[in-house]
Amino acid sequence: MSAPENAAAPEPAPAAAAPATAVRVAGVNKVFETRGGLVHALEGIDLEIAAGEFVSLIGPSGCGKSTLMRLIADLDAPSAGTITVFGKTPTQARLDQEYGIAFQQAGLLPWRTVAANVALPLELHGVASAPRKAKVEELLDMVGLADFADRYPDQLSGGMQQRVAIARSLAEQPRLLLMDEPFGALDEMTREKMQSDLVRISAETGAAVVFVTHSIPEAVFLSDRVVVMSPRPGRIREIVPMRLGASNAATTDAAARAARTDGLREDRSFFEMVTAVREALHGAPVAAGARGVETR
Ligand SMILES: Nc1ncnc2c1ncn2[C@@H]1O[C@H](COP(=O)(O)OP(=O)(O)OP(=O)(O)O)[C@@H](O)[C@H]1O
Repeated sequence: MSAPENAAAPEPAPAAAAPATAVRVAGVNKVFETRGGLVHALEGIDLEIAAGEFVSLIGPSGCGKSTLMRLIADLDAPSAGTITVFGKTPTQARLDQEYGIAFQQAGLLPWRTVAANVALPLELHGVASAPRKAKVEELLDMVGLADFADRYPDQLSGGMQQRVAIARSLAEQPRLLLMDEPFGALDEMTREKMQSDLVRISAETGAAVVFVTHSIPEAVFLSDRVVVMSPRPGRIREIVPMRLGASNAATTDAAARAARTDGLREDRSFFEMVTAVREALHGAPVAAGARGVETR
């Protein structure tokens, strides 16, 4: 970070309070120009994701989930509207390493060991060897792969590879994780294990998560809120707050979310939430009072 140009005051400015909003999407449209004509991928998207909040995007294939994710990640630009990440433009947020990315393909480098893959972002940003090693150890411990540091990606199962990718996305302690179907290629048992791990990890790190999935139970288990999108042009159809567990209260803080255990998958509230999201997806009316479905 460079020093301010007229640095008259010797004292550094006090750190600004952490913004309460991780992602703000306002009036976003995205139109692709293709040889076949214009493709209206997203239209009128307004969405605010609080710091530390876990939000899933769900909707039919082609409704623009990945496009929205790519806009937040500064991999593409909106045709209209604005996006901020912790109050910054997506480009600035990317430069400041405000977010980590984990997509469906784990995207590990096959010639690097597990530890070296996790270390890569730290290496690229010039973190010295000793703190880098310590951080990699801590991350591998967090994802349960401490004993696999010296293995190579092709010696690991798909679930383990995904955990390496998650560890890598957390390397720079981002306040935001962008995850596009990270568990899409996993078998059901591994997937449920990874979901439980992610609930724990997101609570431990306090990171906000934007998570794209096709699985309603996965979205319900993980999220504070589920954003249900409609087919092209992709719009937000409903935002369903998750009310899970005995109290049936909306769980909006990470600590409450961390209390989610596998038993919850058998809970009545879980099935109610699955039904609420399913009805929102299919456009059927939901008994709003009973399920607390936010409608947009
Ligand atoms: N680079 C691009 N050029 C042209 N059209 C694109 C491009 N990227 C996405 N699209 C189109 O925009 C629409 C939204 O695509 P997107 O991949 O965001 O949907 P999705 O909801 O993530 O789909 P899926 O669930 O199948 O992954 C689709 O019609 C897609 O064909």
